[in-house]
Amino acid sequence: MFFGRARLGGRVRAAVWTVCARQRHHAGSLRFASLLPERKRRVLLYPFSGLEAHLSRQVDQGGFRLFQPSVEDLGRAEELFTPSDKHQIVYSTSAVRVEHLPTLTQPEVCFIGRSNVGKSSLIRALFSLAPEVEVRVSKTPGHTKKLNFFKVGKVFTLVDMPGYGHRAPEDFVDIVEPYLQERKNLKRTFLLVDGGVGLQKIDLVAVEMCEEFGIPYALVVTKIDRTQQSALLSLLLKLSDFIKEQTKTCFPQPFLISSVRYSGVHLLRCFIAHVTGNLQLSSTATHIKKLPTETLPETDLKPRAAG
Ligand SMILES: Nc1nc2c(ncn2[C@@H]2O[C@H](COP(=O)(O)OP(=O)(O)OP(=O)(O)O)[C@@H](O)[C@H]2O)c(=O)[nH]1
Ligand SMILES: [Mg+2]
Repeated sequence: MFFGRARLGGRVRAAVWTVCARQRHHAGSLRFASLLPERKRRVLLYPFSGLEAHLSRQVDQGGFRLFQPSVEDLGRAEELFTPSDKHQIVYSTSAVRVEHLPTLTQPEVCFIGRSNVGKSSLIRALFSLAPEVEVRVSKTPGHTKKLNFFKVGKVFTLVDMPGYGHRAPEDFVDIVEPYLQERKNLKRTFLLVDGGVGLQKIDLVAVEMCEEFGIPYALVVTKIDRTQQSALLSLLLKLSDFIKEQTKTCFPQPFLISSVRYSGVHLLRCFIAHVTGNLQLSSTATHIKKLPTETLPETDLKPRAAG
């Protein structure tokens, strides 16, 4: 049916691959977003805006817009996620034991969560502008077995982690706990929660661990393309209350993500660029009130003009 794949000449095949790679590249870019109608674009870039109309006015919505950079800021962050000869985005190394952890000085962020929650898919979506970087994802839980380090030029590193829970690697605790507790250049941990099921008991163990270590972390709700808006809204409200009442070092605003549709991916790129000290925001709505100052990069502390 596919005009006999075996009969495609090498050149034709190469052209097809290039077009496919470009399309993937395109779908996660701001340029692609700019082609969408206004409302769709807004929801893609700022997923909370798709939910806010359903929220009662009595609910304080400020907490969901703490980090709401301008489109220009999103563009500046996108540049960091766009490879060039001088700014290469590459898989760097993997580690299964503490002694294999690479010594890197550039700021780092990592992604933790239950197996199958979508950690690798999220990293792949963040890197959609660098389609040659291979990040493996799978339907089978427990696919990622090592800590995988991806370098973004000389500016920061993203670390994909094995999942906890079902089919977690045996030595998970031996490497993940010391990594989170001792990694000096770790600027933020993203704890992913499946939008369809919300916080599970095992996620609470992970939250407790982050709190005990006093590390700055943020919750990311994944697979929002599969979750009904009403369910998503109620999860968001629950998470917001949970963060307020039960955490100290969690960023107050949960991020909403669909890695297949790229919703929220631009925003997360911008947050990563910001927390790793690579982007001074020109916009106004970023205040990080509740984290203890010692856990924050300097850029988070600078007061910004209201507007
Ligand atoms: N619909 C939808 N599916 C997703 C999304 N993110 C991930 N998935 C699917 O969820 C499954 C697991 O994704 P992975 O990214 O491999 O999950 P992981 O957290 O890295 O899993 P482990 O490496 O096993 O811990 C795959 O089938 C993905 O296609 C999303 O945003 N939307
Ligand atoms: Mg994985």
